[in-house]
Amino acid sequence: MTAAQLTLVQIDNYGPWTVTPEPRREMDLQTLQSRLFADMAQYIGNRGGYVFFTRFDNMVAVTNGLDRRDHELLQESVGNRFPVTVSLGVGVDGVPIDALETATERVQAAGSAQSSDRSEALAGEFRDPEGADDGDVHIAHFDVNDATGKYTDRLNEFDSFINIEHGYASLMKYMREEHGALSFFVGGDNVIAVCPDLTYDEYMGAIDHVADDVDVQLKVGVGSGESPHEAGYAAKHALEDCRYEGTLVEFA
Ligand SMILES: Nc1nc2c(ncn2[C@@H]2O[C@H](COP(=O)(O)OP(=O)(O)OP(=O)(O)O)[C@@H](O)[C@H]2O)c(=O)[nH]1
Repeated sequence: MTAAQLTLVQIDNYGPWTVTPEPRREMDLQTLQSRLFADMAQYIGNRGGYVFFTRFDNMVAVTNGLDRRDHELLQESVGNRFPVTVSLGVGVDGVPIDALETATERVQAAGSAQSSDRSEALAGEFRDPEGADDGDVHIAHFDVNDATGKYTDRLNEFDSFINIEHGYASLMKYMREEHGALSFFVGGDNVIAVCPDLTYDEYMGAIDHVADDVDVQLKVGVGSGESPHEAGYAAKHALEDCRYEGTLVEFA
């Protein structure tokens, strides 16, 4: 049985903190948020996981391979080095959105995002690597065809950004609604999705939908592995196969 372990990372009581005792300089907040994300990426990435910045005050991580102790240490390390703390909720399911839903409910049950009573909550179940749910996690790496030729070398950065964001918005919604998959923009023209076990036709369906919906042409490499890193790395190789073969969907 394949299962993704999803962790919701939520900064504790961040809204009030950003305006106490008065509104803080925006670029200081941006610096804090991007440094916190960078540290998450390093900590979780070094253990084979993936993390996505989503809204920065909330981040979503794929943490297959990280146990409760790893999560506790992450909280301790953030609390020691940043002026904010983080709460973590963890859920496990073959359908990523269901794992995230469970993870989220656990954080919400510990208190509001804007409650000074909630600090460093850690709630959840962890995948048992020896147990029945020790299957692979599936990662799909989507990329816009010839983004450089169509956008980057022709349009100003803002109009390029609008085109890429349209493709992202259309894809993320389709993958979430049709398959319970979670797709995240990761920079450039790239979107990484954590997915259930999907077929070639289902990936082709997503690509066709985005092309029809917003006229953005995608291709995708799909990988599976014990850890998000292994799955995602295989997906990158599959994407290279798309480039080499001129195809739109390749499995590693
Ligand atoms: N996060 C991330 N960004 C990447 C990756 N590969 C490329 N990019 C970004 O995507 C941008 C466009 O690169 P490509 O996708 O290779 O270029 P392209 O013009 O779309 O060409 P083709 O994909 O070959 O059609 C680069 O400037 C990078 O910002 C990757 O593996 N991860």
